[in-house]
Amino acid sequence: MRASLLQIDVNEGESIESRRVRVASLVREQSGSADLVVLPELWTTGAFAYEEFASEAEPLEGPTYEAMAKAASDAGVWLHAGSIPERDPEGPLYNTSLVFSPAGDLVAAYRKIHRFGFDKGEAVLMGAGEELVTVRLPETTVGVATCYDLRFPELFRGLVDAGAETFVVPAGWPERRRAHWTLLAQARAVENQAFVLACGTAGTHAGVPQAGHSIVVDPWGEVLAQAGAGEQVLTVEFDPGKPAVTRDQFPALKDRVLGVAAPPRR
Ligand SMILES: O=C(O)CCC(=O)C(=O)O
Repeated sequence: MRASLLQIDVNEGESIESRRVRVASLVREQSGSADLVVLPELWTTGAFAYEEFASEAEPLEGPTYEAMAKAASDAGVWLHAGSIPERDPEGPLYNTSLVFSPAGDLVAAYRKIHRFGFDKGEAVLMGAGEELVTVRLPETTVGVATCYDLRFPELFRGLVDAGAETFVVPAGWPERRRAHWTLLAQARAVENQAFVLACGTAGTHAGVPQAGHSIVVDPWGEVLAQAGAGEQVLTVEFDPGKPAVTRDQFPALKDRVLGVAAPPRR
């Protein structure tokens, strides 16, 4: 199976409409060289462009949905189109990832569960998702997570319990914590014996330099490929049967002990 991670440069020098057209064309260019294409988190506005979230939020089936559904079907690829600031007509904004089939049908939407920013930014401007999401592709079951979710191992264990063998993680991770990005991607892969395909943004937006360094890690924790800092298409071939083989040969997941009582808090 081949995947292309499109590490998009997000900066204020390019309008959202131009970026949408450019990204759709980059997706089309992957036709024939990738089965699965992955985009970053909030690549229209940028993950730290808090002031843009409300004005640029879209309904689920808005302009980014339309452009990405068409790009997926034109290219004939599975497309994890990263995330959009979604405006729910009856609720708050959400940081929502969209996954399309090669026919251009929406097969999953995931609202980010862990919002970043503590008491500001996304954490106060957006609502929290409440549901884990997996998608069955012909060769693997994908579990989806977004950026800050990478710090919460219980979310990934929940996805494993739901059958995930490959995690796809769009992000807008800042350069300042790049070491955590690589370390956490490897940790989530090793502890769950799963592939991690984590796609970040490049460039600087809202004054926050982005880490880039999108990464693909195999179920043994080996880094199969890693991008540099700038805009880049990272294409990697991987064996979707490897999680099952790894789980069979080194069956640590079977040794989980659930429900251990905690001692009283001191
Ligand atoms: O956890 C981090 O260090 C970065 C998270 C983040 O930037 C995000 O979720 O948008």
